[in-house]
Amino acid sequence: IVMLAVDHCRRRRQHAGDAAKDLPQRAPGPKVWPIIGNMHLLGEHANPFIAFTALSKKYGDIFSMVLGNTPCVIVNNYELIKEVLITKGSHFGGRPDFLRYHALFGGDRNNSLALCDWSELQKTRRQVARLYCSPRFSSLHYDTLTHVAGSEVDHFLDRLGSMTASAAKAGAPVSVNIKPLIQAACANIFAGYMCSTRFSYDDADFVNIVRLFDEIFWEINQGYAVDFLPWLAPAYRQHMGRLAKWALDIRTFILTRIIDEHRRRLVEGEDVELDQCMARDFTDALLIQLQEDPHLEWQHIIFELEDFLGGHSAVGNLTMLSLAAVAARPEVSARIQAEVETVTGGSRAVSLADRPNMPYTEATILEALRVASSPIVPHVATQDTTIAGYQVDKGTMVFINNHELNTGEAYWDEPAAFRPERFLQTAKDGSTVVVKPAHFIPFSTGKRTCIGYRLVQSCSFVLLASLLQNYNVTVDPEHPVVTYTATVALPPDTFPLAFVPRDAASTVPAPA
Ligand code: HEM
Repeated sequence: IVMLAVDHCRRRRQHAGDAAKDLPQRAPGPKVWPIIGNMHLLGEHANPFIAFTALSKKYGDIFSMVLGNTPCVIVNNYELIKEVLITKGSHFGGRPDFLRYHALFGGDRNNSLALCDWSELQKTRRQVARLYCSPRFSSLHYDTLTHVAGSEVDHFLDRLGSMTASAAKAGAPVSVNIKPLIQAACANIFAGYMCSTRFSYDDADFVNIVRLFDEIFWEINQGYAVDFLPWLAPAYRQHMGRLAKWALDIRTFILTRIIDEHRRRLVEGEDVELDQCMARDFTDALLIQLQEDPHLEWQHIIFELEDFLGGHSAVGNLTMLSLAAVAARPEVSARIQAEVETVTGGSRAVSLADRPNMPYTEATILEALRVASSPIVPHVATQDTTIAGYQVDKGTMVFINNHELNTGEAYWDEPAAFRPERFLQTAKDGSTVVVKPAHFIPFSTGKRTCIGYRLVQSCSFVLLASLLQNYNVTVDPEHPVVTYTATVALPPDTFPLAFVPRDAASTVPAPA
C-alpha cells in the first residue's frame, strides 16, 4: 500500500507538471487522495450518478476524478454527451476492465459484445446481431417476433390464470410474486425468436437459468470497490467465483439445450445452403457465420447467445417496473385499458401489431424507463483526445451522466412526476403520436448504442398491454413497491403485486 501511495503521488505530481506544460488542460476536479483517489466522494451519496450531479454543481458540466488509480472524466450535459458518443465516438469505443466483466465471460470480457473493446471482429459480430436482434417494424423478423410473443403471452396468461383462480371466484385481489413469471415469459420470447425454442415453465433447468440471468442482471448493475481497486480482488474471490459459476451454468444450458440441436440440424443437412438467408433464426445465422468467417471461433457463438438471450432479463425488469408504476396509479392503468379496448374492440387479444395504435401504453413504458434511468455502460478513451477542449488521455474512463438527462430540471417539467403524457403530441392529422425529445437516450446513441432496443420496446409492450387487458393490477398493501435509483434492475426477489381478473372484477358488485 505504501509503495502504491508513493507511486500515486509521483504520478499526480507528474500529471500536474504535464498539465502546466501542455495545452489543452485537463478538466477541473476534486483533490485526489492516494490509493482511493476520489472514491470517498461517491460514497457520500446514495448513488454514483447523484454524486456526479452534485459534483457538477461545484466543478462544472465536465470534470475529472480519479477512482482508485483510474483517471475518469464525467460529462453531465447533452452537448458534451453527444461529443463523446457521436462526434468523437471512435475515440471512446473502449470499455472498463472490471474484473467482474471478465468473470462473467469466461475470463475475457472481449468475449462479450457489450463489454468488449471495439475491434473489426466486434464490428462483424455486431452486424449479424443487429440484423436479427433489432427487427424493423413490418419486416419478416418483426412478423416472427409478433407471432412468438403472441403465443408466449397465451402461455403466460394461462399460468397466471391458474395462480389467480381463487380471485376469479371471489373477486378479491390475489398477491402474486409475478417477477419470476415475467422473467420466464421474456426468456421464452427471446428463446423463441432467437433460437426457435420454447421451454416449459415447469422445466427446472430453465427456471434455474432464468433466475441466474436475473441474478447477473442485478449484479452487473451494482458498483463494487474492487472495480477500481483491483488489489482488493483476494477479498472478492468467492464473489467472482460465484459469478463465473453462474455464467458457466448458463453457457452449458445454451450449449446442450439450444446449440447442439441447431448444429445437428444444419450439419445433418436439413438446411445445407450456407447462406444467411437460409438461417431460420439468430442461432443459425451465428453458426453459418462461424463457418464462413475465419476470425470467428466456436466460443464466440456461445458467448454471443449468453449476451443476447441475457437481454431478456433487462426487458423483464423493465416490464416489472412499468407494471409497478401502473399498479400504483389507477388513472394510468385505466387509460391503458381504454386504449386496449379501442384497438381490440373488446373482442380479441391485444398483440404486438397494435403497438403503433397504442401511444399512451408506449409512452408509459418510456416514462418508466426515464424515471428508472438505466446507466450507460462507461466508455474508455482509446486514444489521446479532447472533450470540450479539455485533454483526455488514452485509457481515461468516461462516465455519461444520463441520470441528469433523465431527471434534471433543465430537461423536463416536474421531472419527479410520473407523467406518460410528456411523450405524447398531437400530429397534424389529429392523431396522438409518441415523441421522444432528442436528449432522451435511454439506449444511448452512436457507435456502441444498444442493439436490443427494438426487442425491449416490443416485448415490454406486449406483456404490459396483455396483463392490463386481462387484469386489474394494484399494489399489494402488505408489500410496498421498492425501486432503486439510476437502474432498471430490481433484486431477483422483489415485491409481489395484487391481481384481480377483469372478468371477475366486472361481475363482483362494488363495495357499498
Ligand atoms: C431495459 C432494457 C435495456 C436498456 C435500458 C439498455 C440500454 C443499453 C445501454 C445504455 C447501452 C450502452 C450503450 C453505450 O455504451 O453507449 C446498451 C448496450 C448494449 N445493449 Fe442494451 N439495453 C437494454 C436491453 C438490451 C437487450 C434486450 C439487448 C439484446 C437483445 C441489448 C443488447 C445490448 C448490446 C449488445 C449492447 C452493447 C453494444 C456495444 O457495446 O456495441 N440490450 N444497452
